[in-house]
Amino acid sequence: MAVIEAEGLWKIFGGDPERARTLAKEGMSKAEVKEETGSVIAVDDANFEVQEQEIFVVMGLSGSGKSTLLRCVNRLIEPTFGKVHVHDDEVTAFDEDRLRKLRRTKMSMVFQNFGLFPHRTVIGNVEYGLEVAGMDKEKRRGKARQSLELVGLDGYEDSQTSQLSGGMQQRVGLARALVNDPEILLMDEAFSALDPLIRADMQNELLELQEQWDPACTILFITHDLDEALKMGDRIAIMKDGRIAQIGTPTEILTEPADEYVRSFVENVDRTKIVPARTVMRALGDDETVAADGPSVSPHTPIAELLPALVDADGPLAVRDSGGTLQGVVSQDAVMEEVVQNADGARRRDARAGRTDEDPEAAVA
Ligand SMILES: Nc1ncnc2c1ncn2[C@@H]1O[C@H](COP(=O)(O)OP(=O)(O)OP(=O)(O)O)[C@@H](O)[C@H]1O
Repeated sequence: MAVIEAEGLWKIFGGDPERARTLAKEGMSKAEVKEETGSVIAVDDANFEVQEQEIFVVMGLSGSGKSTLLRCVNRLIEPTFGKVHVHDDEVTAFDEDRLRKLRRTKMSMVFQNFGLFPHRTVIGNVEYGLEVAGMDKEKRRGKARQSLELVGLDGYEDSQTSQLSGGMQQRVGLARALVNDPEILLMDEAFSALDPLIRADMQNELLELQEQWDPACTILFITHDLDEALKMGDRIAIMKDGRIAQIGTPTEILTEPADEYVRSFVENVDRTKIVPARTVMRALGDDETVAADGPSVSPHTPIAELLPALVDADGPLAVRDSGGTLQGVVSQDAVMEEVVQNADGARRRDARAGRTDEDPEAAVA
């Protein structure tokens, strides 16, 4: 069942929204509509569903409408047209009270620039929402400590947030978002400001957290970075000029781009470095076994990194989550198929660019 559903969602800033929508529906571009009406179409008829416990990524270039779309879901920005449902509730019909309750209890948000109070300690930041909601001190401190532990910040309760590194500040932001056990996490470029190594750590930790949470959060994750989208997303929506160009799994986006725009985005991706083990994983067969102490990989390990482990594993390779539970196995065949498909893709790209293996000119060029 869908946790979030957006139906015919539009956000049009300024000018004459009714007319802007009509013109956009008639096929006018965003720039032409702005010229004609003075309206900026930030979100253009978005329709999507986010399933329970899914990480749904919205990816697009700067200005494509990602942040506006995310903020229309919790109505930090008021949609101009359309509906948002969370389960059976129509959020777009909520009054202020219900909206506040939704944001406090069900839906948390993590921002790119952390949004922390500099004069509060780490724990003071994390417990803030609970304090405002009137929870007594002992209880909220307990919950804040648990949340800090979850993001690996136990021991930092009394530090000043301004003294922490960017990565640690973002952990505080995440702990604050998780403190009230939200069902839904909205993450707006949450890792984009971090150094690449810290960023990769945070991505891995979020994926692990998502595995271990019980019940896991449903996550709407915004990024402008394709690699991050492919790594994090169960499904990805690609946005261009306010419109969703395609929604699909990472594999679908890579192998069946819906149009030239998506194709141009994914063209140069080395999919073996991005597509994770879980996409080629299968269930263990009735007549197969894997040793409990044998080699194993995480469901998030990119396919290219499976090859050495597969050589060691004398048969199918175990895929275990961070708690050690067997999720499935990958076999050499499945991995080789991916590698071959990737090589085929590269060959097609080269052919389009006028280079082929058979072309002697190209060989010496
Ligand atoms: N308050 C506003 N008034 C007018 N136009 C706006 C406003 N907020 C956003 N826009 C416009 O709406 C479009 C979408 O902006 P949005 O910030 O959602 O894009 P984005 O994909 O999140 O980009 P970025 O990653 O740069 O934030 C852009 O054309 C932007 O200029």
